[in-house]
Amino acid sequence: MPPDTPRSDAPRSGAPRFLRLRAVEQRFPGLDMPALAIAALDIAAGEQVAVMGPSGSGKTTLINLLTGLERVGQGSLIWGDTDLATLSEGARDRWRAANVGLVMQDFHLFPGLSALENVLLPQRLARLVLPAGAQAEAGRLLARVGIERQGQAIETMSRGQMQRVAVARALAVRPAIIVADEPTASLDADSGAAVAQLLLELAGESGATLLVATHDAALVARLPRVLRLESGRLKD
Ligand SMILES: Nc1ncnc2c1ncn2[C@@H]1O[C@H](COP(=O)(O)OP(=O)(O)OP(=O)(O)O)[C@@H](O)[C@H]1O
Repeated sequence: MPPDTPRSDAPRSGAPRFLRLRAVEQRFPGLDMPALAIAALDIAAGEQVAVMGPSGSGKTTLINLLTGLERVGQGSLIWGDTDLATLSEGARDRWRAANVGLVMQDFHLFPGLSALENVLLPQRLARLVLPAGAQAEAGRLLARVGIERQGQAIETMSRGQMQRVAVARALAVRPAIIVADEPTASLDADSGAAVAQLLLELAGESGATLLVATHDAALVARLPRVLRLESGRLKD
């Protein structure tokens, strides 16, 4: 087979199979200690990992580095063959758009748009023309997360429905990495359990690597690996 022939088992989006983080240190002005200091962390493709820790322990800082939202201050953070520490902000944005599905505590949906348009919005912003099949795929994903009225304005939906739309949006580009920051924190117990179930199922079905920062004990109990942060350091 010629070296550049696509293989059926090739990862999607050109794609990270593996996270390798070495000697990462993140400092902020006014803090004596680094907000994050991780000597080594490896995550295999397809792993499902919880990130826990008390307030101020560095969870958001870690997520911001892992998703390229912030530049790595010191050390290396390599997804597949991409070292985020070496990329410009624009290159990190492009890498994130192609590789990461994000689910945030407060949804980050756009009022005035329908559920379907919210799922399609990142792709509309990334390209002038939607890729063929994007609309059908968005509709399929919304049905999969249990959203039937796909033309409904997002601001009229319940919080549980909004988070399910956000999960569908995160999955729409078939990301190799799904990162969720407190995805169940602003939901009631039943909606939270439904969103947790969908995240785990959909990540499992697509083979994506899933990282979830959460205080939700029920969600943590369902994730095979748990990272515990304390004062910016990983505990064994
Ligand atoms: N931009 C910043 N400038 C200065 N200090 C910061 C900045 N961002 C984070 N910090 C500090 O870094 C430490 C880690 O913060 P981080 O937000 O990562 O914690 P966290 O575990 O996500 O907390 P929480 O659960 O409360 O969201 C805290 O001491 C915080 O005050």
